[in-house]
Amino acid sequence: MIYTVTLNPSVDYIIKLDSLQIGELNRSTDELMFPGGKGINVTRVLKNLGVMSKALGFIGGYTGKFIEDNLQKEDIEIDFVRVQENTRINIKLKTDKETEINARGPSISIEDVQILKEKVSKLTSEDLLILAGSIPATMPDTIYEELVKICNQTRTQFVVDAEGELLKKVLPFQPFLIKPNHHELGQLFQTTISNSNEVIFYGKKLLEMGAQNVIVSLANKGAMLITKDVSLVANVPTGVVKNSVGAGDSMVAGFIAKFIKTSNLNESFRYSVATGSATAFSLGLCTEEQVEKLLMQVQINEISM
Ligand SMILES: Nc1ncnc2c1ncn2[C@@H]1O[C@H](COP(=O)(O)OP(=O)(O)OP(=O)(O)O)[C@@H](O)[C@H]1O
Ligand SMILES: O=P(O)(O)OC[C@@]1(O)O[C@H](CO)[C@@H](O)[C@@H]1O
Repeated sequence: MIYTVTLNPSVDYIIKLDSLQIGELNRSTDELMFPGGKGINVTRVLKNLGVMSKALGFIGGYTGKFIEDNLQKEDIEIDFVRVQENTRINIKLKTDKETEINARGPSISIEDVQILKEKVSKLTSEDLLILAGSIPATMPDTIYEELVKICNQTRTQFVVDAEGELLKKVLPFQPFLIKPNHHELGQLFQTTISNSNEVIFYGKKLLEMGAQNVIVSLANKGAMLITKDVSLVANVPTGVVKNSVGAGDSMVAGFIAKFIKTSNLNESFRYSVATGSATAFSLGLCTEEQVEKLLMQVQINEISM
């Protein structure tokens, strides 16, 4: 079974505006609300691609209820730990640009963390755990490390999509896949990534640090996959971007959905890019049909170095 962990889920409140005047009263032209948080997005896209997963993490209050209700309506299995405070609301402003305000998230008690750890400790080598997103501000940045230590003990493979120290700390435990975007990759090494040679150079450093496979997403410039055997680059299909929130999470879901069926890294990477772009070209998250339509446009090339 695939499990996703979202330690800091969100209600994503998408607000469309003709323009944003800072310091003025702005009136929206449209609003939408989605259950969000990176792990939850991965679960929802997996479901759209015909792969069941169970969503774990912390949720609370009426915002948490909104997420639970929506996931249940989509027939998604959930096993969240209920916390006292409300799940956060993240604001996504759509003008000619995308501006995001992500909230800090609720307080999580030591008891809540313990309950989650017990759930994770029941996984086995037959399972895959996907840890994705930020953690609530009150949590220690060792939490992912603590969870993947449990995975190592139970021989559960895991995937991590997180930033900075959260990501760095899990590398010695050999994640099957990590997916930084190029900004996050640069931040990890206090540098700015400006070309594919640099992506490969720093991607290989992440392999040396313990990752088994590294996808670096490059937004409208595509993505790269770096493994110990090969470095691949993918273009993006053409289309109109409607909402790129969740595009990175969709890549993770697309990769895993294909890999569990084929064990083929190349094909899984191609599918991953098509899935990311299909979400970028949708208002919410993509459907399988949208992914299949874009797949032919994604070309994979090997880079020899
Ligand atoms: N403008 C775009 N045109 C086509 N595809 C896009 C565009 N932006 C994103 N994508 C697709 O989505 C993938 C992930 O994008 P990006 O690098 O922005 O990830 P991210 O920063 O993790 O995203 P997010 O945090 O918003 O989920 C890209 O590799 C690409 O496949
Ligand atoms: O604050 P985090 O956890 O880094 O990111 C949270 C978030 O921006 O990521 C998802 C898109 O990837 C959204 O659903 C959600 O609002």
